Amino acid sequence: MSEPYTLVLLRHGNSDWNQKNLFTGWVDVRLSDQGVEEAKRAGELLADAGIEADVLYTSVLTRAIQTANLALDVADRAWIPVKRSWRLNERHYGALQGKDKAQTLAEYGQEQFMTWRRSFDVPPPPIDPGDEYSQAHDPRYVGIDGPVPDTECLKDVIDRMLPYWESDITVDLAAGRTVLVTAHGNSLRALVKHLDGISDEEISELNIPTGIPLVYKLDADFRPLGPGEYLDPAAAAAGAAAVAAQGKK
Ligand SMILES: O=C(O)[C@@H](CO)OP(=O)(O)O
Repeated sequence: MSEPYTLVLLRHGNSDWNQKNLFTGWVDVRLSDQGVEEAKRAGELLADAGIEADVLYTSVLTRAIQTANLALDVADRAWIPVKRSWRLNERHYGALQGKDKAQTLAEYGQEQFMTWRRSFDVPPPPIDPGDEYSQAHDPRYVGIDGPVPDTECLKDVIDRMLPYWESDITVDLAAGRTVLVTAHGNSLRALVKHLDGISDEEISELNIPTGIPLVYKLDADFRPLGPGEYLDPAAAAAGAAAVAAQGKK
């Protein structure tokens, strides 16, 4: 099959720490009950749209893996090949991992809070390797090609995610496979920034809702033929607004 190629991006469903309003990053939390339902609904949306994923890419974080498994099971595609990479992980949130978003906002103020959350190139302070929420000693990262991050800004995420997009994901697309990428709010913001050519400033305004497939049609150069389309646009708009408002409640 030739182009247009089909790429589906899916942010994991609501997690236990999304529900508790905690900065998560690389901490390996699971889906909440709500997130499980969102993941199943994502599978229904894919099936209803007649989108049949041929290959799955996920991060190495459980909430993305659970989401993909639940969605593909509902869509009767649980059997497709899977490739996982730390390069699709959420942005490492440094010393903010495990911190309450509302408390952080109250303590540091709106400007600093939003700089840490949404600036393009200012990372939060690094996490101490001995911190209970550090990944310095997590066995899943032994042998990765590079140091385990102790913090990341969005620019850092792009720098580690894009080489994988180019070396692996686009190869499956070029072979005519419909690719499902199940990942995270900020790793998907990084990919959408690249696909849509969003500026470093404007990307701060973009939020990705949990659990709603976002479908792109791409040309032979892997450029979008039009805007990405959420399979449930009304729920996507509400979900993105809820992400934007995090910390304010
Ligand atoms: O905590 C996180 O890891 C992310 C995603 O849940 O949060 P934010 O939207 O604040 O970048």
